[in-house]
Amino acid sequence: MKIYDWPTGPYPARVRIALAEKKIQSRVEFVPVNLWKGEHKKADFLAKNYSGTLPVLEVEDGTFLAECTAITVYLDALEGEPTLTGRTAYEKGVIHMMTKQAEIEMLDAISVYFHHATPGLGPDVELYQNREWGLRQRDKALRGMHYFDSVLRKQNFIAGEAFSMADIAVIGGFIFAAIVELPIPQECEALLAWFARMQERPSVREQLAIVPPIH
Ligand SMILES: N[C@@H](CCC(=O)N[C@@H](CS)C(=O)NCC(=O)O)C(=O)O
Repeated sequence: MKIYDWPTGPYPARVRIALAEKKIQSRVEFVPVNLWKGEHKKADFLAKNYSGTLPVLEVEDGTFLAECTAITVYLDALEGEPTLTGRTAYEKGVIHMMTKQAEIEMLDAISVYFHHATPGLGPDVELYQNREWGLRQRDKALRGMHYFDSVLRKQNFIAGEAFSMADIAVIGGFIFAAIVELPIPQECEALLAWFARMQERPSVREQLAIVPPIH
């Protein structure tokens, strides 16, 4: 398998953490696509993923899977423990819901802030920016952090009582927050304590070692 990615990107980090959890990194060849040079918007990459985003998984038969959630579901079905996407119908549903909420309420919101209210990937890539929209999304992400804090006051992991793809999605949010220098509010004590626990996992520690420090 090949994974087209940019090693320090917050979304590719989700797939890298999933691979490390499943201990199947050796089955993958990583192919860097330079975001800062806009390589992800060039025709040959768009033929792999219409959305022009990373990561993209190329499976053995040469077909492509985009979207972190879809890629993680695929990898999880291959082999190995732990199970990241749930075993029972209910677990699968909750993990999917919380992963989607992690994207909508935190990770994607920070991404919009980055692309619209900061220099983002630079003028050659950021062809349209709307600062007001970006700032609104930053505030949405801050509200999202409080939401996940309230979730973690009642349970140990984002989707219940076991580590899952949903935890990885919120970790992606922490990584993106560090890149845009958006501090996690100190009053989000349960969220910060959860993140400290997440860093005890080798998969997470390994990924955090290559991204900006998280405060
Ligand atoms: N919904 C996508 C989002 C992926 C995404 O936004 N990836 C970033 C890399 S960290 C990207 O490609 N950004 C480039 C851009 O939006 O121009 C997913 O879950 O895979």
